[in-house]
Amino acid sequence: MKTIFSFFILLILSSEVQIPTDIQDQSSFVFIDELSDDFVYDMRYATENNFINKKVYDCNKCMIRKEVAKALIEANKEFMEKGYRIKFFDCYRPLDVQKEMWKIYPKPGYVANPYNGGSIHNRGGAVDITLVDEAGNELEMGTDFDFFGKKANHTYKNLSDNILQNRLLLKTVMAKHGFKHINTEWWHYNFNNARKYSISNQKTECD
Ligand SMILES: C[C@@H](N)C(=O)N[C@H](C)C(=O)O
Ligand SMILES: [Zn+2]
Repeated sequence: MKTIFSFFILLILSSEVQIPTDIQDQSSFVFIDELSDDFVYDMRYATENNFINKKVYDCNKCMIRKEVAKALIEANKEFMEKGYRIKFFDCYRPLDVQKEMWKIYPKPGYVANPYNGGSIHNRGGAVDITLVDEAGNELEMGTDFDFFGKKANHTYKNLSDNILQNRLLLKTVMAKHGFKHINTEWWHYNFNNARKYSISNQKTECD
């Protein structure tokens, strides 16, 4: 009798401490600067220097899923061994911001459709990045961030050897650490299997 009673008590206690999966999922976001000091930032959507010409983020920090942050830290270590660092243009992006972008530029490949699966940014699993050298200067990549045209495509080869090498370096090291490129944008990287994360619309608030 005593054993059955203990069993039920244990059952009640264990069900009480179970955290719902949607809350677990939302709590797996981190600010990457709390895990590493080694990144550089130009969070364009926290400024007016972006293709919507509007500041749409309150916070200029990179918020991302913890698993993705860890992979980025490892990738950055490898870049640092070569004398470079990752510079962030964008990380997690709320769904409402994706809708605003889509209103202005509804071209999948350059802006993901928020009404059809959304962007991996909305799930906290994608980053827009470039590389900087030890003096903080951006490596030449052939176009500015968010240049929506063929020249930003990985398959566009009418560029100097230096630019092609820089894009290849970014792509190769990112791939080694679990990130997939998309052809249309040299700066955009999706973490493997990041569709498993749910879409989020929370605002990123700095302290
Ligand atoms: C808007 C641009 N920076 C970008 O991230 N585009 C991809 C395709 C996206 O919206 O997921
Ligand atoms: Zn992107």
